[in-house]
Amino acid sequence: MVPSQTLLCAAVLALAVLQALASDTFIAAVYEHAVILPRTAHKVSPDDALALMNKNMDVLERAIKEAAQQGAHIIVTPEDGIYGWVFTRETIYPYLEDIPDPEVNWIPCTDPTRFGRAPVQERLSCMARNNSIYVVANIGDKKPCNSSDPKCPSDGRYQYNTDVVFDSEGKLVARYHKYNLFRQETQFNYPREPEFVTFETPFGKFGIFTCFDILFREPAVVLVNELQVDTVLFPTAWMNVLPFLTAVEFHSAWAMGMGVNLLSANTHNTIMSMTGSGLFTPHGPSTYYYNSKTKEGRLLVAELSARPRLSPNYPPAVNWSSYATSIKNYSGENKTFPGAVRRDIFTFSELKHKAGNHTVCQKDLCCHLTYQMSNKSKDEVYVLGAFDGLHGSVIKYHWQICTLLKCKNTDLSTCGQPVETAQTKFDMFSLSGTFGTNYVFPEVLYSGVQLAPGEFEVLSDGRLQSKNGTSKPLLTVTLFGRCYEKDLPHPLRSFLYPHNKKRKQL
Ligand SMILES: CC(C)(CO)[C@@H](O)C(=O)NCCC(=O)NCCS
Repeated sequence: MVPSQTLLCAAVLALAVLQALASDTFIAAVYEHAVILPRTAHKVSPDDALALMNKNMDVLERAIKEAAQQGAHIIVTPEDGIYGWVFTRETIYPYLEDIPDPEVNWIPCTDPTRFGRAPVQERLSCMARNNSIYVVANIGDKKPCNSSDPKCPSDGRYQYNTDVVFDSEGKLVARYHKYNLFRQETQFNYPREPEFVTFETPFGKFGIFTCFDILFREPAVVLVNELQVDTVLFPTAWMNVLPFLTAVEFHSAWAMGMGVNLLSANTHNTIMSMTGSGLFTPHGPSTYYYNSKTKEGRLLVAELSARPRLSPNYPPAVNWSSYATSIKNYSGENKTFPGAVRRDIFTFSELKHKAGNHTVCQKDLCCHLTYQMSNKSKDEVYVLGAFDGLHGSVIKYHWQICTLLKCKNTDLSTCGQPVETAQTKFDMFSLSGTFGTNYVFPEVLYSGVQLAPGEFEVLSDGRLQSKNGTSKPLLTVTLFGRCYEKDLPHPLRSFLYPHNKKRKQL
């Protein structure tokens, strides 16, 4: 090589190195795992339990190696991804390990017996260490207790649904006990207090929570607003529910509404309607996966900003009710009618024309819509809907929702039922509402349960609007608001731990 060429090479290299340092990004991976379930509902031996967990970890190991080869710094695997979810307290026991507090500074891979038998933690730690990648997994923690603790369960132990994080040297750096258990998780105990688990890395500050946690204030909102994490790690076993709570739809909206990255790894089980994972950013999905047809898992890898909160003008200070409270209600020759979205009774108004302005109200919430359809088909009916009230049968939590959605068929009584396909594209939509909360999650879902990256925006006055029309037919456009301070106390939790009633207002 002649000297000038050498110089040029050096300059190009130096530039590349500088760029890598300055760009402040990292490579993240999530693996949607089709978990291999136990073959029996009976209690098995610890060896049989480990054999099943090893089968699942064989699959996870291939994904971890592949992610590391693609340069990933961190990989998230799903909730219940190592043993499934069909258990009682008794039958899950052989799958559990005592997981120590990370402050003990433990690398299970190099010191596997320091805290007793821990083959799962050892293997996860080695996968992280051998591939130089952070590994996030969900396993079960057991903590023995006795009658000196009046809350100790009669079988002498607490059992927790637990996320663990091993750093790229295999050290246990985070342990999180799921706070908002879902209905059938009777194999696990509620932790007494919510845990706010974070850790620092060269590529940002991380927080972690699990599945159903995402719908509540503690710990999810506290991690973002008070502890200021950049990226949330989110193992989940999410059962898709249209029109508002399909995994990729709600999880991408939460990342946008909260202004953080969300690394969401869902379990893949089409019989249970579990599919939909993604790398979600404040600006929309970087990459995502939804497939209700195959039985296969899927690895997703993408480069993300390490400090998304600091990127130019983001998160924008959105006042979610500013526009909606500044205008008059669009005049009402439009009839409204009640309709059920599962058990919630919405107020709907049909969009009878190809274009127009509509307002519907329920209690304190008025929703305004301006829209133009590309074509008005006789076979499809769209409505604007409003809901302001408590949702849920056991746990009651407050929703405020403005939604434009497609009805299942032309019979208005089907509005709010799940629909997966549509034919109508929109040239424009603009949706806003008089929300009484700052926690509003903007959702846009297209035909085939597809997201709309880059095709819509939220203005600082709270309008959710299309940029250049929709590239695919529309299922729903929704502003999903949560009024955490109006949630009722958790019935089970305040029964088990009565002091929690008092600490509701944090
Ligand atoms: C979407 C939602 C909330 C509607 O009620 C519900 O379908 C859902 O997936 N909830 C979270 C599930 C969960 O925590 N799974 C772990 C144990 S199986």
